[in-house]
Amino acid sequence: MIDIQDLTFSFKGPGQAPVLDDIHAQLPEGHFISLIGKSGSGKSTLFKILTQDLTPQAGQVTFQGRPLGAQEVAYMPQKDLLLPWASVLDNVLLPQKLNPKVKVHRDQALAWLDKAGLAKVTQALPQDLSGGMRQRVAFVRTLMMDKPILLLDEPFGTLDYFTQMEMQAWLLDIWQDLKTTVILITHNIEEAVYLSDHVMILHPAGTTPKGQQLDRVTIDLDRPRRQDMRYLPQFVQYKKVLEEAIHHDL
Ligand SMILES: Nc1ncnc2c1ncn2[C@@H]1O[C@H](COP(=O)(O)OP(=O)(O)OP(=O)(O)O)[C@@H](O)[C@H]1O
Repeated sequence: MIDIQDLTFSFKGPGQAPVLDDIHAQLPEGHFISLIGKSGSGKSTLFKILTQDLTPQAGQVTFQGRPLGAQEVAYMPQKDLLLPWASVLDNVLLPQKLNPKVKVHRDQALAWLDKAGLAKVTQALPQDLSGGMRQRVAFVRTLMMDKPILLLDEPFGTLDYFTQMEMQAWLLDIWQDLKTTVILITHNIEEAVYLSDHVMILHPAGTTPKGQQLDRVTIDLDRPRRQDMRYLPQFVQYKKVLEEAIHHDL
């Protein structure tokens, strides 16, 4: 379990109000969790605390009962940040080259690239790929870091609607085999419902008198998920509940 305990964070500077104000949540391991919330509510700040890029002024995050360490977290940013001069395969092997302790090797990389529909482009340069393909390469590279927790920061935000749907199905297909803990920041509520076991809603700090709320909605839809589930009354109801929760903060 990832246990977020009474976490408070403010950026330094005079008069800075807390971005995260005494938030707490328990995130079960091996689940797919989405994090949604109004722009500026602190989602990326929370990710930066999970990756240890920022240190909270109070509270802590534990994983399996011990303080969460950077070695347990792989982060995929919104921009793919692929090396333009390196082939797809070399980009994917980068975590292993940078850190010999990474135990995932070339054969596994090739297997994941194959599963990602990229077997024919392993020697191509990033500039020759579509946006969706580049994101898949970046995701496989994140998997190569071999961490129990994957943090995905709006990975499909810049893609068109149909490519997003394709990528969501693909992501679930890969995740079903791995069952690592995924936390995904998204602004796309339909994407959050389609992918997730739980959707966390981060309300902006200062909207309630006592602390900041990080609410959870559990998505009780069968797995494997199917595209036609998007039209189920239950699915539409989840979207409505989540949209209303965000509208409340606008
Ligand atoms: N380096 C910084 N210094 C000061 N304030 C910052 C800094 N980075 C972010 N903030 C502020 O902290 C608040 C939370 O930002 P954050 O990026 O975590 O929100 P978010 O929920 O991820 O937003 P979005 O959905 O727009 O990406 C915002 O008010 C933002 O302006």
